[in-house]
Amino acid sequence: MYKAEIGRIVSDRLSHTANVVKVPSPQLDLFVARNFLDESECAMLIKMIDAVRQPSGVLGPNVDPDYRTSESGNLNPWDPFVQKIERKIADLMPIHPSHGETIQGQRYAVGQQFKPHHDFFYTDQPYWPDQEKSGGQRTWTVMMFLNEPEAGGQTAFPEAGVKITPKTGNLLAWNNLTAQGYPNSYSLHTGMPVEKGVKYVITKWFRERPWGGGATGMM
Ligand SMILES: O=C(O)CCC(=O)C(=O)O
Ligand SMILES: [Fe+2]
Repeated sequence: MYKAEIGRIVSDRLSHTANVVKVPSPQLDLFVARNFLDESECAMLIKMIDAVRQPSGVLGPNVDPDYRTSESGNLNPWDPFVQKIERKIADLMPIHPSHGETIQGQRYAVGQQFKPHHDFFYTDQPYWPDQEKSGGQRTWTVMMFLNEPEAGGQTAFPEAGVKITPKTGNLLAWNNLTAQGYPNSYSLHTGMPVEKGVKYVITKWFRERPWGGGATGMM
């Protein structure tokens, strides 16, 4: 019930928020909030990512060494600047902040990518019982572009037929679930390889229930 409701509540709110546009796609609820972060916030976040980044992890077995080649790291949730960013996200998203995982930063150098994946959890995987206990399914994802690579690095939703070019300060928000609250296969997305320059983003994943602080920073 909640998973369907939260989809509606967030979509309604974002549809009526200034500077937020819905990306036309019949099968996916995807929004762009323009200039959500300002230049100095982006610059500060990039510095913070550089201080914590390590080769990215994935949740569950993945045999493809090229699957997620970026570097990533969690931002310190006790840092006052990170808390300010958290409050901005909380003002935009009508989901209680307790449902949000720790903000994760990611950096992609030339050739690095995050191959097509879903952010929702596969409930037939060995990791699921732990995730179920620590907040359950992922609902919405918010992702912010902190800079603009000179080429490549788009966030694409191949099933939904949408490709978004990184724009400094823009936020993407999408529902990983259907209107009925089930995993939405159309939410499949990929961080395309950076071809020139470097790409920095931060991501926050929301859970159906308060997040229990279990496995974080993993996909
Ligand atoms: O970097 C991107 O464009 C995609 C990142 C992503 O899929 C995620 O953080 O879940
Ligand atoms: Fe993702």
